[in-house]
Amino acid sequence: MTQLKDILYKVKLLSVHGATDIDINAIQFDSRKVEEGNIFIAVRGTQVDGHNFIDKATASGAKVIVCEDMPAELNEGLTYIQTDNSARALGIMASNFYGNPSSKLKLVAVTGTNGKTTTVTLLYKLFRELGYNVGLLSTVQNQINESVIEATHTTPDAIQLNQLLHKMVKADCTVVFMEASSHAIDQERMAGLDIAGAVFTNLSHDHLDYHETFDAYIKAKKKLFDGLSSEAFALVNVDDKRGMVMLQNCKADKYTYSLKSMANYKAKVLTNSLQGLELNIEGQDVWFKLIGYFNAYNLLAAYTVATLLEEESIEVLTALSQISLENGRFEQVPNTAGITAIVDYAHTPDALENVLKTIDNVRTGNEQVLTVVGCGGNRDTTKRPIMAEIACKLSDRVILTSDNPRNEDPDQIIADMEKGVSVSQVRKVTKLSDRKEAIKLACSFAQSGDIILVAGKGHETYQEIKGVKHHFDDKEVVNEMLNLIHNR
Ligand SMILES: CC(=O)N[C@H]1[C@@H](OP(=O)(O)OP(=O)(O)OC[C@H]2O[C@@H](n3ccc(=O)[nH]c3=O)[C@H](O)[C@@H]2O)O[C@H](CO)[C@@H](O)[C@@H]1O[C@H](C)C(=O)N[C@@H](C)C(=O)N[C@H](CCC(=O)O)C(=O)O
Ligand SMILES: Nc1ncnc2c1ncn2[C@@H]1O[C@H](COP(=O)(O)OP(=O)(O)OP(=O)(O)O)[C@@H](O)[C@H]1O
Ligand SMILES: N[C@H](CCC[C@H](N)C(=O)O)C(=O)O
Ligand SMILES: [Mg+2]
Repeated sequence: MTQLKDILYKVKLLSVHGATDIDINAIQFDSRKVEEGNIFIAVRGTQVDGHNFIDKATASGAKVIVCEDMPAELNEGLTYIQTDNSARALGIMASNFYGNPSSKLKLVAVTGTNGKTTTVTLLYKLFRELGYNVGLLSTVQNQINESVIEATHTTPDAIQLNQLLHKMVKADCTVVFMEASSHAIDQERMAGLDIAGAVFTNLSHDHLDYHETFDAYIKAKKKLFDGLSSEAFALVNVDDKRGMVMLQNCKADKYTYSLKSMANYKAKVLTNSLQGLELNIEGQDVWFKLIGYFNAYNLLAAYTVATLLEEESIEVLTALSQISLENGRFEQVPNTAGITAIVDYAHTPDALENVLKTIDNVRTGNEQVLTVVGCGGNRDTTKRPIMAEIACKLSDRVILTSDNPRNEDPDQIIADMEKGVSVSQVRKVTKLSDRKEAIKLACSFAQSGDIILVAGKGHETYQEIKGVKHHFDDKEVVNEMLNLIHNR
């Protein structure tokens, strides 16, 4: 039990009706989860307004209502708190309720369009290797040391987030690496957290369905840096033109990293092949198991964070060089057919271009590159033609297929993608909405030496169609189809 007045610490209070020296057993922002004695926080969402559910929450036993607009009639015996931003209040209250777990460990948040999962996972593995108890909050999964907790979002909601951080404190974790999605920052899921350091990887086209303008998307990312304290560090990739923007008005200690320009931390790519990356980092030549130019950025970011957390450079490089990530990011599916089959989570134009350019850099030119790609339904529609255009520009054959259609018609999504295919490229393209059939077709087109890229779903083990998640695993299907076709 915690007292309401303690939970309200640092929340901006516009007005208070009722007692605040009362015990609280839980915080809820979903009326459907409210039980006797809970606080209900009414948040304005993208679909509905939580204020519409205040009566329902009260009927389910809520003792305290936190809202932006006071209800016309107030119930006797209940406490009503009016605040200017309920979502922000939710973050701060969740943090207070769980004893401000983020202040009891070092929490490093990574934001940017691409590379968040890779960077935090590298950091998680690196710090495990260095002997620490470590927490991880990522798109693929959450982890408290070796125990895995399923992730439903890239960044959990404020309550789950603080609940997980609290568990991490109890497991003696001293460092936690988390992804900060632009949705989470915009929705204040991270309000009230004590962040030891924030990293900006890059910014490119994505999520314009949600943020509407690129400017709003940049501002969402920048908000993470604007909120850092003077004790924190801010680390940005200055090869991205928005890198320096993140540091404007930022109170934290500022650091930069780069592969191409002047920066506090620099690396140079010496070798980039399907066997790995050789980088020169601060005068040391080191081989890494990760593949692709873009991974040089993720490795450098992880190295720099570790250095800023005062780890020994040599130990960090030695441990990082041993790490491989089997998480659907440029992951090769082993086979005996002599085909290089790559599964990658590239689901944005920039990521797709990076992956295909990486393939372009390591290929000999005598083989075919076959790309299977789709775009998610109920997500940014403007990226669809761009992704098809990139796939065609950098592949010899392209099969346009479904990703997670969600509630959209898969053929309509493919038709949107097709608008990016120029007349001269049409001959390369096949449309096949059944993703399994599309992968099968790519495997049957492929000869020994060829390269297949299956993009968009990476680690996902489902395909979401009309609200139902059906089991689907790109790696599994590629493996099955290569065996079926080439081991006959
Ligand atoms: C678009 C979006 O981000 N939506 C998130 C948001 O929900 P919302 O604003 O749509 O909520 P809403 O349905 O309008 O409801 C408003 C309020 O009324 C409440 N309510 C609603 C109904 C009811 O009966 N009673 C009730 O109290 C709701 O609990 C909520 O508090 O807040 C919810 C709670 O935190 C999230 O679960 C939900 O994520 C949805 C499921 C989602 O798909 N989000 C994706 C887009 C997302 O967040 N992705 C990013 C990663 C993106 C990336 O970088 O790739 C992520 O961090 O995962
Ligand atoms: N530093 C990078 N720069 C550009 N592209 C990258 C970078 N790192 C990874 N990618 C590409 O982006 C894809 C997604 O990588 P990752 O999962 O690490 O990003 P993310 O930021 O976590 O994405 P999400 O928004 O889905 O959480 C990878 O499969 C790869 O194709
Ligand atoms: N976190 C991202 C993942 C997209 C992955 C892709 N497979 C899709 O379904 O569009 C999102 O929710 O937009
Ligand atoms: Mg991620």
